[in-house]
Order: sequence, then structure tokens, then C-alpha cells
Amino acid sequence: MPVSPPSAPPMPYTRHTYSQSFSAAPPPASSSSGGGAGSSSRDISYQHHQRQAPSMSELYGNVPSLEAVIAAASASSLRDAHQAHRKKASRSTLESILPPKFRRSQSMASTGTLKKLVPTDPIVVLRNIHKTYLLGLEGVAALRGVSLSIQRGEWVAIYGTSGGGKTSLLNIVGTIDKPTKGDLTICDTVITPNTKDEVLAALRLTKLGFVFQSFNLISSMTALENVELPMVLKGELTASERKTRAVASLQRVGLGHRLHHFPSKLSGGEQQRVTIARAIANLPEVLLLDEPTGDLDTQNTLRILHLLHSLNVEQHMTFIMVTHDVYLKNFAHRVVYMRDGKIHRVEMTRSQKRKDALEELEAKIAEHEGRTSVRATQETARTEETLLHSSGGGGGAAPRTIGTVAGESAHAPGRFVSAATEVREPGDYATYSTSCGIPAITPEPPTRMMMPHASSRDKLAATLPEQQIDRGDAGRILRTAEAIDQMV
Ligand SMILES: Nc1ncnc2c1ncn2[C@@H]1O[C@H](COP(=O)(O)OP(=O)(O)OP(=O)(O)O)[C@@H](O)[C@H]1O
Repeated sequence: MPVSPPSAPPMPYTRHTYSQSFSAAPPPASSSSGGGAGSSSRDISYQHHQRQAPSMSELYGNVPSLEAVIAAASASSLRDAHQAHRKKASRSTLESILPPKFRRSQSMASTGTLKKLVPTDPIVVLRNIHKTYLLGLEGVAALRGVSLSIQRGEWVAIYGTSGGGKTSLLNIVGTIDKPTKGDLTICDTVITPNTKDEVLAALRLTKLGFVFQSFNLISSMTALENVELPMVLKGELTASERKTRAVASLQRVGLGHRLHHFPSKLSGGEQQRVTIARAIANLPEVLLLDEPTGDLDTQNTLRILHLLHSLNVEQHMTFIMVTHDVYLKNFAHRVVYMRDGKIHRVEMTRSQKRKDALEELEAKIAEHEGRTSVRATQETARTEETLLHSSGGGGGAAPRTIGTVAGESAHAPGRFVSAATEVREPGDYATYSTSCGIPAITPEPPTRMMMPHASSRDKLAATLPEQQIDRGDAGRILRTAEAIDQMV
């Protein structure tokens, strides 16, 4: 249930920053009011070139401070509604709060294999969609009669020439822009040019997730609070459930150690991963993605692709993904090619091709993990060398902090401290497992996991002369390694 209705329809999202080429033009006074619909043509053109992505408040209605939202969400009416909801379902797992049709089937859950789609359950249907933007006195026809039916659980890639209408299409499916002509059905809600904004805001909040380029995080909120926010607005979960789910989502994108960082303290790739965690936290039925791995390095691209694959296969989440990346489109069931505002052609991806893409992905992940292990071993050797050389000199060197999670700095603060182990947060590990459903909602005590290689102690012991084991820092590290082994 949204906390408050939106004050204005969201402004269309555009995938490119044109602001540099338009920097000479001052913002029109009206642009700050935020109204897309009903603006003058000059306003529209300005907004198009200024906007990167809709804000949280544009997507979900007015977003007050987190405290205010939490206060509102804990009001008695919400609590009552929530209690009624709690009675209906056992919530031992996140999945249990999903409607039955949305739960993963036994066969998918256990194997993580590619499921053959049964084309009988359309979740998004576009009927003769037209979109014409006003630019000065001219109309720009961005979409010219697009009809498309997307099945529940389908992964559709939208591909095509620049200016072909991909973003316009994504905006319309995301209900952040309305068609000029035509109508569409999303999750059983029929949307016409006259559909009320409150209806659209509720739909966005409850059914849709957005992974858009530069879809800004709220700078005054930590990563955890940003991820919690859509759940707070939805108002279905208790505070501890929200937190558990937000932590789990952040762990799934490998950011379990960045929970309390503000966006300004995160790298671009990390911010992108927070937006993905935020998008999946509410378990949307349809996830709209625009170049989801655009800002990420190879390792994080692999991580996110694997996560997306899991969500698609295990949770049966529907993806509509705009991309220019030929590699990414291999994971889609279908590729829709857009040109000049029309669907130029549609290509089914052969299941063997998708299977190959997945196998290649898993091989690459394994390769990267191997490299990480090699790096960790080399680091261990260096650390031990330092320790051994310094062990006669009193206190000796402090144990080194080694961040060995894929894509992380080798000295990420807050990561564990043992020299020889490859320590991962549970969520990090889940990202790489072959069957990684969304974790249970039951709060778990914080644990740390190691990759299932040789034990930490054995690894260390192999690198240390016997006589050093119980002395000074080397002994301390070994004991720590043993403690970690016991925790696993
Ligand atoms: N707000 C707007 N005002 C005016 N014209 C627009 C607006 N948004 C898009 N257009 C125009 O509509 C056409 C389709 O644009 P759209 O952004 O949908 O294409 P695209 O396929 O996403 O392109 P790209 O791959 O380059 O991002 C283009 O000619 C573009 O200039």
C-alpha cells in the first residue's frame, strides 16, 4: 500500500545524458515542478535532455524521510492490515508471501535449470502502442504501433538501433510514461492514456521493479535504507522482516559489507548493485532493466548475470531488458529488435544457446573464483613471510585484512581478518551457488562462510613451519582460522 499518492506523473526516463551539449540552455522555471504531462513543448524537450531516470518519489509517490515513512508504516491501520496478512500465510521464507502462481515450482527450485515457457500466461500485453513527443512544433514519433505479448517468467531483450524506441517502450511498460495511442495490460491491470496516476503508482510499487541507468539512490540514506524504502512504502512487512530482506538482497549482490554506507561512499558499480538490490527487494513480478550491467566490471557483471538468471529461473520473475550488449541477449528467451519506432523482428533464442551461455557464465565465474583463490594464496604467502620475519621483534605484525570477495578491494574495511582464508558473506556465496533462491526471511545470526576448499587451518599450516604454529602472530592467525572453520 503506497504511503501517499504521487503529486505528479513521473517524468520520462532517458538513457543518455545530453546535458553537456545543452549546458548553455538554462533550466526553464517550470522544470522544477516536475510535471511531464501537460508541459509545453519546450519544457518537454528540456526535460528529455536533462532527465536520467525517475526519482523514487516520481515512481512511488511522495517519499518523505525514512523516519516519517517508518512512522506512517507503523500506524495502527497498517499494522492491522499487516496482521491480517500475517494470518494468511506462514512466512518462514520470503517465498511464502508470494502469490501461489509466483512461487517457484519444485522442479525449478532444485535444479536451477532453464525452464521451457508455456505461452499461456501473458503478464505484459501491448496493443498498438504509439508514442509521439512534442518537440517545438513538431511531433517526434518514437513508437509507431507496437504490439507485443510477454509471458510470465519470460526474459525479453529489447535490442536495436539508436533512437529506435527502446527507452520509450520501457517507459511505457514501466508506466512512467503514457502512450499517445493504444493500450496495454500489465499484471492484469489495463492501462490507457486516461488511467489515473495513483493507480499507476500503486502498480509500480507492488508489481514492477526498475534497474535503470543512473537511477539515483537517495543520498541521505544508507544502502540498507535505500533498499528498505520500497518495502516501507509497500507497508506489508514488519521492520525486522524488511531489514532481513534488505540485508539478504544486498548480500545477493555482494554488498553485505556495505550496508551502512551512503551512496557517496560507494563506487559507481556498487551503487548500481544497490539499485539492483532495491529493485528485487519487493519481489516484483516484472523487472525492467536498462543495460543492467552497464556500469559494472567483468566480475560484477558475471555476478549480476548469475543473480538475474537465478531470479528468472527460480522465482519466475519476468524481465524486460534493454541492452546493446550482444552477450547479455544470449540469456533472454526472446530478442525484440526495434527500429524506427516499430518492432523490426523478433527472434527466439534457441534453448541450447541459452544453456551454452549459462555454462559459459558459470565457467567464467569459476575461473574468476580460481583467480581470486590464487590471489588469496599469494597474499597469504606474503603475509606469512612478513609475520615470520617480524615474529622475533616483539608484538609482530597485525593480521592483515583480506577482502577476497569477487570484485572487492583486497582491503575492504569490515571484512574478516585471517590471512589465508577466502571469506565470503553468506549472500556472496549464494550468488555463486547453482540454486540460489531468495534467502529465508527468518533472521539468521550473522555468520561467515568460507568457500569449501581446504580448511583455513590446513591452508595456513601448509604455509608455516611447524615450530611457528603456536608462537606469536602466526599462532594467533592459525587459531583464528580454526575458529572460522568451526563456524562454517
Ligand atoms: N522526451 C522526448 N522528447 C522528444 N523526443 C524524444 C523524447 N524521448 C525520446 N525522443 C525521441 O524519440 C525517438 C526514440 O527515442 P528512444 O530514447 O526511445 O530510443 P532508443 O532506442 O532508446 O535509443 P538509444 O538506444 O539511443 O537510447 C528518438 O528519435 C528520440 O530522439
